[in-house]
Amino acid sequence: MGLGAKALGQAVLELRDVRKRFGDREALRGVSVSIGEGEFLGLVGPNGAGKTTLIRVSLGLLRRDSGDVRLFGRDPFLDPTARESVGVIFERPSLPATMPVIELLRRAARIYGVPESDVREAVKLAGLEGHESRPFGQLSAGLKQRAAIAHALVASPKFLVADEPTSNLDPVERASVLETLSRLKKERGVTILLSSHVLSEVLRVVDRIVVIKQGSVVAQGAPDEVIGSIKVARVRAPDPQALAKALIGRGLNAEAGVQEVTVRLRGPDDERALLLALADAVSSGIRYYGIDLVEPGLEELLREVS
Ligand SMILES: Nc1ncnc2c1ncn2[C@@H]1O[C@H](COP(=O)(O)OP(=O)(O)OP(=O)(O)O)[C@@H](O)[C@H]1O
Repeated sequence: MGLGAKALGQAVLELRDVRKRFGDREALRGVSVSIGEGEFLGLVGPNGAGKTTLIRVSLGLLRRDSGDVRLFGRDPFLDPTARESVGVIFERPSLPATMPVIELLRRAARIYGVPESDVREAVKLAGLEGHESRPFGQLSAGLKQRAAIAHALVASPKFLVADEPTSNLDPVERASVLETLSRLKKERGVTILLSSHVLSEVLRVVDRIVVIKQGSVVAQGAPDEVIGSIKVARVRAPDPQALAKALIGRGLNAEAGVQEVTVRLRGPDDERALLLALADAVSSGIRYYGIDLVEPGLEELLREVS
């Protein structure tokens, strides 16, 4: 066992055939993933897919059953110094609630022996200006997450691991946290691993995406490669059940929602078939308001790749 140094290349993190079991539950079933220097990788999967387990094993916080893990070329479980250049952001950041953010950051700066100018830089990069003097506990969930990012940044990490950092946030806050991560990659060249169960938000910011389901990688590649061939149409209709039935009757893969019918299009033939089926539906009295072509969600992607 063991990875030769030659095989590692410039990977910041490399997992090969990693397995992890909790009792009779296999959380990771032979996962191989690598992240190159400066890369922004999205790890996407539904709840319970194994994202957190993969992250904990990658950081050496959890012992794998088999397979190889190298973080900056070292086994993080045997050699915790491999984590020295890694910043970690969790779903619910926990920092002392009563301490003003700026004091938290200064305290971290003293620990890491970095100058005050780095604290100001971290505040700026995390978009925290104007909120620095507020106690951490009084910040909104989104600002708390950005304070956690600033806190991690004070140590100048080369690799930032963010485990579902947006899952607790509203859409505006989600966008601002993702924007912050994106800026870190572009302006600082930080390598980033972002896990999420929301495919659409990850697609917008990452270079590459790894899709995980029940402990196995089911797809990986650039966002376009992974979702390129999957098209989804949402047809808004007053009676989605009736419309879905008519479309299914024409061989389409349609599913009724509350206000719309979701149709998975498997190619240009399906697109033509949808338009013809809608025309037929209208002539038999089933109405629709409009069609939107949308990005596939995680569910649609998983149906396609598993
Ligand atoms: N300490 C543990 N003991 C027992 N089972 C565990 C433990 N940690 C995780 N599991 C199980 O392993 C599987 C993967 O869990 P994991 O937390 O890695 O998934 P996840 O993709 O991060 O999910 P979520 O989005 O819900 O956090 C799940 O079935 C979970 O119940």
